[in-house]
Amino acid sequence: MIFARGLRKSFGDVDAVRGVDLDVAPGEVVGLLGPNGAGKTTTLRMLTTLLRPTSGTAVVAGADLLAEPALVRSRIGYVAQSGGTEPRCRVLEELEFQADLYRVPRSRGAELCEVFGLSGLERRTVATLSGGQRRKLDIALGLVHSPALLLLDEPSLGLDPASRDDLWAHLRALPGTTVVLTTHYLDEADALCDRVLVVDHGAVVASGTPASLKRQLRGDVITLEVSGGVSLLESHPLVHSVAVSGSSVRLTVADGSRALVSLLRVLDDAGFEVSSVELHQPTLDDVFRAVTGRSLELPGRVVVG
Ligand SMILES: Nc1ncnc2c1ncn2[C@@H]1O[C@H](COP(=O)(O)OP(=O)(O)OP(=O)(O)O)[C@@H](O)[C@H]1O
Repeated sequence: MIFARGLRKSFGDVDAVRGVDLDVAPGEVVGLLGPNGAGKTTTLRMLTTLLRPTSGTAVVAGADLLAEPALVRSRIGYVAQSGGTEPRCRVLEELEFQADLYRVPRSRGAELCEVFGLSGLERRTVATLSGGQRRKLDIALGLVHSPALLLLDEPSLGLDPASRDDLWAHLRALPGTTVVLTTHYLDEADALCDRVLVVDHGAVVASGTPASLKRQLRGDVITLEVSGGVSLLESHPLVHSVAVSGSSVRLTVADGSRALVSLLRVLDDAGFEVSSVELHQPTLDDVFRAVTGRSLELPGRVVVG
């Protein structure tokens, strides 16, 4: 569905995207995961023809991005971060207007209201919808012409947890739609994506299924609140890496429970006080830390080791 090679985009001296390769198979849900400014939106806007790449090539939904931009646009749906709804318009009117634009039957509007749980809200103006309802309308608008490929920029940005869960359930239920989405939410990538490309500073720094990315880390993660002893932890044979933030120390270790017992003993023997302990399986944030040295959840942490 997407075959992109060496996509680059520079804005003056800002290299927003530095040579991204992307392959997406029909039916896949692929996520571009990265912090603000990583180049996710720019990548998506290039794939939608809204931005011309500085260099690189791509075939999107069977059409050449540079030679056949109109054909690409007719075959994709794009939902921008800010959406594209008119606050004074009514829900069903918006959908029917979009149907007219794409010359599909107006009944598609009511059908999509049903699919996205917007039934009963057809006569409401967009301005009166909740954030979650508006986002579902944004996405329904992107699907009016039944595109082969749906590109979503930060689908659940700013939504409360219940609205996000509801939106995710609707996205997961879309049958057979190929989706490329951007997100800086780890749980969103984990919940929705078959495959994740971790993007940082305009480049893909890791990719794979959420499970395989987490498996690559080998072992477990231990978080300790401790009064000191970081150098002891760094030199411990079962410890792969150590990240320190104030009194909180996060370790990736070979064998969680064995390492934990041994580490607590080492710290105790040296007189350091441990006030809290947490042992867990690696998350996508741990993957992000391992490849970039920073956290997506708590930017600014430093990783040592
Ligand atoms: N039109 C533009 N002119 C100049 N610089 C731009 C422009 N658009 C994006 N950039 C820069 O390119 C880089 C990548 O931005 P982009 O919006 O693609 O990141 P992102 O990963 O989508 O982040 P966010 O989640 O905050 O949107 C940033 O440094 C941004 O400031």
